[in-house]
Amino acid sequence: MNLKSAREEIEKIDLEIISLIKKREECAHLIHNAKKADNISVVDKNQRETVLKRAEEKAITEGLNPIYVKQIFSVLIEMNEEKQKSL
Ligand SMILES: O=C(O)C(=O)C[C@]1(C(=O)O)C=C[C@@H](O)C=C1
Repeated sequence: MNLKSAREEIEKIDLEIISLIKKREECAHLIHNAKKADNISVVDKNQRETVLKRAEEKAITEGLNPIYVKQIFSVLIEMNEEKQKSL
């Protein structure tokens, strides 16, 4: 694979990642509604830890650097919390 087609492949993957981030953020609406009904706060430290631990374990299984993967997921969680707070 030459540089141009490798970059095209990366572009395709990047666009897929953005679609998945969008899909994840859309769950904020569902979670927000469920939490509102039960009067639960947006930030849930235990669930944060569960999500980060799951991401870390999967990263290790996949041979990825778990530190970077956890950083990515911290940002995704933050985005979701921001979204929920804005609803
Ligand atoms: O599971 C929840 O309660 C969510 O609100 C989702 C989510 C996440 O993005 O995974 C976001 C905020 C919470 O602090 C924990 C987890």
